Amino acid sequence: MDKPGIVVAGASGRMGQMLIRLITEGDQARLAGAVDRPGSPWIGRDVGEAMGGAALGVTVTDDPIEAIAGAQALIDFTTPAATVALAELTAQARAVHVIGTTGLGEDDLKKIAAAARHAPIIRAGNMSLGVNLLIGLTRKVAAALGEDWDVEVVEAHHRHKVDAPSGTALMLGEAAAEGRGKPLAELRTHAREGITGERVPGSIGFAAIRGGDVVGEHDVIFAGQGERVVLRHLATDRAIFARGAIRAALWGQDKGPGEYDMADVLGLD
Ligand SMILES: NC(=O)C1=CN([C@@H]2O[C@H](COP(=O)(O)OP(=O)(O)OC[C@H]3O[C@@H](n4cnc5c(N)ncnc54)[C@H](O)[C@@H]3O)[C@@H](O)[C@H]2O)C=CC1
Ligand SMILES: O=C(O)C1=N[C@H](C(=O)O)C[C@H](O)C1
Repeated sequence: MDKPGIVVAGASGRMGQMLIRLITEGDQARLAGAVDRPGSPWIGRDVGEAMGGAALGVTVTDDPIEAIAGAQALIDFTTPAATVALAELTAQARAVHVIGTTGLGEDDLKKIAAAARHAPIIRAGNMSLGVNLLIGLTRKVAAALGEDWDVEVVEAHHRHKVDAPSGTALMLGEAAAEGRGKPLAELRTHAREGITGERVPGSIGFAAIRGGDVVGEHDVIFAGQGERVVLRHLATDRAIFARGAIRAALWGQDKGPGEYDMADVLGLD
């Protein structure tokens, strides 16, 4: 049987280039297309040459419909607006849509849920094995330690990141809130400044650092009286996210319509 064909959306981006490299170097899938935003200088060029290497025989297009026709999956690390539009197209094509894009709002998530009625969508704010293990640990530690242990999620990323808190920080915060048996919306507190008053008991705080080329660092701090427990994940190579996304695209091949996450792909929980 032919290898599944994967289209990469956001081909010129940090994650897009990593995905193209890993798909073409590996033997589990074939690169079926490369999509970028209208106006990108990469449109019309061979994607391998645009990346500074040998030709790969795939021309970058700004027409996702053309790219998805004849492919089995689309991996998407782009922007919220692009992701919502792509979800409608993959649903029409009945192709697996792997979404790594973060910063999605409530309306975006509703549109993605509607698209998932027609085809499988696998979405995670972090596709790495390590972070997805840490999510389960965070849920357990939050449940085991009482509300007198304050929870703070601290994340650091490169200077180009446009959304905060990171998708990973939100997933970790949600896991801590689940451990406490409450929705995150009730508990979350964002960056503090000025006379904030004392910490609200039971709340979950978020803080974001941006600078340099940091790939992604996350700490979940449980601060008690006289002691702290810190759960930490350090990403040093974007390949961890790309490998997870490719694994998700392959896993989704025999799945029916619906919304899935990396815990489903990795068999965690
Ligand atoms: N879930 C995960 O494991 C990870 C998620 N991310 C998320 O992925 C997203 C992208 O991250 P980066 O690659 O660092 O950003 P980037 O800015 O380097 O790449 C984004 C790409 O999307 C393209 N794009 C924009 N609009 C488009 C459209 N309409 N159609 C097709 N392509 C379009 C841009 O031209 C660019 O090539 C961010 O939301 C980031 O937070 C990043 C790393 C891991
Ligand atoms: O923008 C990034 O780079 C990353 N984004 C994801 C997030 O928002 O958590 C995952 C990873 O931390 C890198």
